[in-house]
Amino acid sequence: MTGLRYEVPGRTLLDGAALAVDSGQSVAITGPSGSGKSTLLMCLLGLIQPKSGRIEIAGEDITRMRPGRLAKHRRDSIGMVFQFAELLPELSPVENVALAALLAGRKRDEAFSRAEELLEDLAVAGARDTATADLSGGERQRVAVARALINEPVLLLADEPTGALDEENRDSVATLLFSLPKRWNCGLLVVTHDASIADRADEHMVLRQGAFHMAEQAGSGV
Ligand SMILES: Nc1ncnc2c1ncn2[C@@H]1O[C@H](COP(=O)(O)OP(=O)(O)OP(=O)(O)O)[C@@H](O)[C@H]1O
Repeated sequence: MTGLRYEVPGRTLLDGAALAVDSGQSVAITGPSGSGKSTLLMCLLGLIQPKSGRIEIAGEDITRMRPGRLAKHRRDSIGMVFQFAELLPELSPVENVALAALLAGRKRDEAFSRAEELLEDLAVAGARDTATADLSGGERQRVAVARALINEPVLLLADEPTGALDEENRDSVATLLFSLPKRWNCGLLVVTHDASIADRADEHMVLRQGAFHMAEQAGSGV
């Protein structure tokens, strides 16, 4: 993204912000509460439109796209992991993951077999016959990661992905997340309040006064 500008009444939240996330690379963003991190994610998802600037995802500027094309581009190019997984609790993990592929237009057999493979790879037990609601918090985040990966996105976005987890699960989910860019040749952008998680990224940037600054040391971003 370059020259990103976003205003709310009385305040400029993004003031010419620029950032690149290459394939195979992870970038973490921290910043004070209210600095605009969620707003930035919403711009990247195309849910709100910046006043000016470019957001190039998979080589295309999404700020100029029509809604239908944008929705398809988002499904094909972006995977998203939320703080609370946001899965359908009564479905099995396989069904949750396959659903994302079905919505992207894949055939049923392919969607389900791919979902099963991914969940096995991410060590989620009982993927076929357990309700997702019955999984632990860490397992649910692994399912959310599988769902984000199933359409082979070029960009993975994660919003406080470890914020709802205990220490042990926090560490294992962070290890999983930061292994993804190299394994899947995608970019990973993580928004977090946790500087120890952010410091594990290839680059740790702090959003302050509408622009990105390199974090100087552990803890400097919070
Ligand atoms: N549409 C809007 N109208 C008015 N104010 C808004 C609007 N959208 C966002 N804001 C304000 O902009 C600021 C930035 O919000 P945002 O949620 O992006 O911050 P954040 O960095 O994600 O904060 P936190 O770390 O607390 O989650 C907040 O003060 C919010 O109230």
